[in-house]
Amino acid sequence: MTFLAIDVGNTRLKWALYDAHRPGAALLAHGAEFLDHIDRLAEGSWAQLPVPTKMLGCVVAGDAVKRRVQDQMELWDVPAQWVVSSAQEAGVVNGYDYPSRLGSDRWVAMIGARHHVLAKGPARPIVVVMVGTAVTVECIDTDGRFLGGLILPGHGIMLRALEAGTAGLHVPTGEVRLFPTNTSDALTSGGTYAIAGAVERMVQHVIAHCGAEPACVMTGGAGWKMAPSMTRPFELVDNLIFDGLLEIAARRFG
Ligand SMILES: Nc1ncnc2c1ncn2[C@@H]1O[C@H](COP(=O)(O)OP(=O)(O)O)[C@@H](O)[C@H]1O
Ligand SMILES: CC(C)(COP(=O)(O)O)[C@@H](O)C(=O)NCCC(=O)O
Ligand SMILES: [K+]
Repeated sequence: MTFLAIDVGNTRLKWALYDAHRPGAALLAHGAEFLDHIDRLAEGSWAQLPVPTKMLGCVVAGDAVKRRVQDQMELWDVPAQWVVSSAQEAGVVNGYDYPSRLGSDRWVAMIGARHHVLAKGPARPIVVVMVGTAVTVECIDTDGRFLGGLILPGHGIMLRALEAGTAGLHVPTGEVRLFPTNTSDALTSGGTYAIAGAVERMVQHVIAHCGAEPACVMTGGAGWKMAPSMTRPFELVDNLIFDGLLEIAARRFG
């Protein structure tokens, strides 16, 4: 019984092969490809993999990209199954106005985060930050209800927007500084603290609304860059989406 988990974001496809479709399954292999390179997966890193018996994924990069991934999966017989955000799944209740419009990566990461926190102790509110192409900042209350979340541009998009909208901001990446004294550092620090500040606001909203300190978890390809600049301790978990996919798969596939 092998299980392939796939997370297709707007920048990269991340995949992981496990020996079973349940939480705590052993990781057999994993990888990540920029979307430009996914058409070589079947002849590249997937060619020598043990054949997956089940697959579950989430994709927010659009239907054309989804089809390209499914083309690569023709290497095996396994049907492609993609999570669609729903009103409730795996112990999390979706408070979005239109639950199915919530990005499935956000939904799956929240399910992963909820079980990650429950595995460590009693239920408590959670702030889930995902730093990818975009940045999302979600709140789950003590009962496992997703109350709502923020969407911000990620670092790269912020910088490209500033470059495109101004004449004088074409500079290399800088360092995060408390008091930036050159353009590169000013841009890098501005983006980093924009994200950290938004997250801090969400944490304050959660404390005011739920009356308890939230568990703060962070994930996503650029999470490690943000972690040192947060105003509060954040636990960096690099596979929250895979954890969520394992939770969902265990319930769906039995
Ligand atoms: N080694 C890396 N490879 C690719 N992207 C990286 C890497 N380290 C950091 N990043 C950053 O992470 C972001 C992509 O993260 P990822 O979680 O893959 O995004 P998405 O899920 O939106 O595709 C990019 O904006 C990039 O700047
Ligand atoms: C917010 C997102 C763009 C994040 O994408 P990512 O950074 O992971 O590539 C994605 O979750 C999405 O397209 N969501 C749909 C809209 C919503 O969640 O409200
Ligand atoms: K993502």
